[in-house]
Amino acid sequence: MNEQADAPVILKGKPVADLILENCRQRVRQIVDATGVQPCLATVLTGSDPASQKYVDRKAKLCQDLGMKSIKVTFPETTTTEELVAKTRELAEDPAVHGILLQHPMPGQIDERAAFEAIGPAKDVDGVTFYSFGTMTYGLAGFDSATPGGIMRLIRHYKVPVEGRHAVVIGRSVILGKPMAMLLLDANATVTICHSRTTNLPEVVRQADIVVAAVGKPNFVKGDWIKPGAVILDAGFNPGPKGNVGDVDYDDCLPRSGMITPVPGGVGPMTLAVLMEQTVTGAARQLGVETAREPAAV
Ligand SMILES: Nc1nc2c(c(=O)[nH]1)N[C@@H](CN(C=O)c1ccc(C(=O)N[C@@H](CCC(=O)O)C(=O)O)cc1)CN2
Repeated sequence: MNEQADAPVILKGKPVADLILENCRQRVRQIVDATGVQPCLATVLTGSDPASQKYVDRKAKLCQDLGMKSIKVTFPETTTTEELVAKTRELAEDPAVHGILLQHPMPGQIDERAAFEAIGPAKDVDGVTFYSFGTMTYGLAGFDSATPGGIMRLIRHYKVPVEGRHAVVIGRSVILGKPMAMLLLDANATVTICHSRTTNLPEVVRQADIVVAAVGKPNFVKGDWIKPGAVILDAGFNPGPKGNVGDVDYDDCLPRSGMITPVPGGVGPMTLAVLMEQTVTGAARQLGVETAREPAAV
């Protein structure tokens, strides 16, 4: 008898993100045809972190590719919370702007919560406000936190079984771990959230059918923490000596996994696709245009 386990399924994000983005392109065309207005995303970068600069540039490029507009606001490292909040409110009141993204992380002196709340619910296409956390938690229409929302879309696309499964989320940040746990809970998983004070982390992770790594530490999750056949979703993206790596030690975990996201090419492209999709949705709502989300990418 052949006792060999099936080869792990690699959960590639790029093809799923491309489906979502193609649908965005069509919806942008519908909005422009109906109103003459291009959906517009405003990005706000505070400080000079090279990775963050790269991400906001990539968002502007994606807007351009999809026929959308973008506005890029940059603030120096020394910016105060008051200055950032004032500019964010101005963008929130500007009818030509349909979505606002404040690039994270922000310099230490900034009260990130005050800055995020200045976006307001209508333009919170990155899903970072209290309001969006509420809609996510209650499974109501709203904007998902972009990366967790992207992970849920991957899960649906690849038909990863979630209901009744034990999901362990490693990390409790406001833009990753906490919203991820809420979305999995809403999908009827049994959810455990682990963090820096969890004393028996490998032991808890070994009980997981689904592992989400959102801890911000390169190659942190090891193969012997993984229950054979578990689904591993890596939300990490860390610069390393040989290029960027995730929070999961991919080579170590791959042989034990049933399904696994690569880094790069897994969760990252999904984050951007969901951000763009939610910007289009925000524009459609604000401009009173009905546009349909294609079921193809789920
Ligand atoms: N306000 C926010 N800030 C940050 C978020 C966020 O969702 N909202 N997430 C990350 C950074 N980020 C988007 O802002 C992001 C990071 C990486 C990628 C991505 O597509 N990565 C690619 C590889 C890219 C490369 O090689 O350079 C991949 O994984 O395939 C997208 C978005 C922190 N801040």
